Amino acid sequence: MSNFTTRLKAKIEEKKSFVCVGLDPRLNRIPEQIKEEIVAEYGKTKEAVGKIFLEFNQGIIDAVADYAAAVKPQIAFYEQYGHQGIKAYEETIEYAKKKDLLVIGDAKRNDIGSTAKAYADGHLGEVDFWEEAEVGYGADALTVNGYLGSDGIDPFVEACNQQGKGIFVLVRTSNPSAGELQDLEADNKRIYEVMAELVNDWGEDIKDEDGFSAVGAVIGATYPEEAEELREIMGNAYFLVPGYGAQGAGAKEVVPSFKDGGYGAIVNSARGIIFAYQREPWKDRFSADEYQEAAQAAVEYMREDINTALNEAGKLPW
Ligand SMILES: O=C(O)c1cc(=O)[nH]c(=O)n1[C@@H]1O[C@H](COP(=O)(O)O)[C@@H](O)[C@H]1O
Repeated sequence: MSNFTTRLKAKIEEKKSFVCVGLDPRLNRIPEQIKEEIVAEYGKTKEAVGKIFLEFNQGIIDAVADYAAAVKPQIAFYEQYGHQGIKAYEETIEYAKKKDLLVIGDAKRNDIGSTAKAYADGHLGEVDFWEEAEVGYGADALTVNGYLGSDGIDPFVEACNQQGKGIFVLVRTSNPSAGELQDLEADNKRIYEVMAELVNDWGEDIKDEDGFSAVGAVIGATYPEEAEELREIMGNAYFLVPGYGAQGAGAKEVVPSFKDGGYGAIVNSARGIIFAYQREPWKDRFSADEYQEAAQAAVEYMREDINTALNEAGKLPW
């Protein structure tokens, strides 16, 4: 199987899009017409929630597939509903792959090495199945927490190597409190800079033909100055950049995460796209029945917004 970054770049080129759509369903924001039909059949049960999530996600995937390179389901929204939610997570990944999208599983996993291996096998690789091995969730890439150090990361890097997968290590997160720990200094370096250097080390032996490593970094769009500095430190890492849209960042803020020749970053937005029908400026144009059209308008806008900003910065690769 080809490298994850080779596939990601090809997908970005094919769709002319650096957009990743976050599939983070919330029951109280899903259009009533989807819920009513399913509740009529399954009642107000967790089974119904799983089916509602899947149907909503399929609608979103159909609407955005031509305009996005990847989707990123965040597992927290699913696992809170137990196995019925997890089933929806699994089936969402399957459907997105069928629709030719790359899937970044957002689970921010890690643990001691031996346990991390179970996470890596389950999310990216193959799980022990008597004499056989069976593919787990089957995501193309996974978000991981690097806080446990190298032995916790090794199993994920192994999965990248053997299965052509990718990981995105949390380096500079998008949230308001990110700096509480990440800005602390050790040996005259900030913690996020130390993490960036570890990302380089972990990805050293797993690069594609353009030098991009399968070990990428999560860099919040809400911290463009840090992104610029981190782009310098991690010349070979792909950045997963959340924070566009609902968290307040715009296209200008994501530009520093890209390399000069373009590429090197993929930008995520969840609420701004999947719930566009409830948000400015789309909510006056689209009803709840038209949530797919609203998502499509929002993703098309985001794609153009980022491409325009990259073009102005001389970083659009086509
Ligand atoms: O790893 C992530 O994806 C992530 C890291 C980070 O620093 N900030 C961040 O917002 N995320 C995720 O990105 C998504 C952002 O969603 P919206 O704010 O709705 O666009 C959520 O799934 C978050 O869990």
